Amino acid sequence: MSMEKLKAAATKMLLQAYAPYSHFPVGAALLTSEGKIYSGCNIENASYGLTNCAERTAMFTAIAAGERHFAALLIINSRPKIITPCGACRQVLSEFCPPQMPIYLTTNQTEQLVSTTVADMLPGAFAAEDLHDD
Ligand SMILES: O=c1ccn([C@H]2C[C@H](O)[C@@H](CO)O2)c(=O)[nH]1
Ligand SMILES: [Zn+2]
Repeated sequence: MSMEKLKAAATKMLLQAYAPYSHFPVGAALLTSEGKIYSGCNIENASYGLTNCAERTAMFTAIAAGERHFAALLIINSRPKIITPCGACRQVLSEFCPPQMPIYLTTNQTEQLVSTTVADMLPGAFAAEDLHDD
């Protein structure tokens, strides 16, 4: 099942996370429409605001590899409580993913898995068509 493969790929990323400031590792795994998986971790910076979240790392890695069509995203953290993507990531995801694309949220402390969608995460997203009058 692709969900389990996504979880395994995202879980590996918890070990790659660079989170010396927050001590809050996050992993993400992005499934393309053709079944490939791109994963990412959070990458913090001494200038805290420059931090790149795990889901944006996964997305930008996939885009840089030439991918444009996505089917699912899974985000995992290593604390007991499930987290949701920050506002910046919601906007980035809405640029590239279909509105109804599933986003799975989980942690490596529980079997609990929450399922949401790109549109549910950011209703009324600013989008490319908003740049034009017609
Ligand atoms: O969905 C999220 C939420 C937070 N973080 C990271 C950013 C920062 O490194 C740490 C604490 O905010 O968690 C992610 O990577 N993804
Ligand atoms: Zn984010």
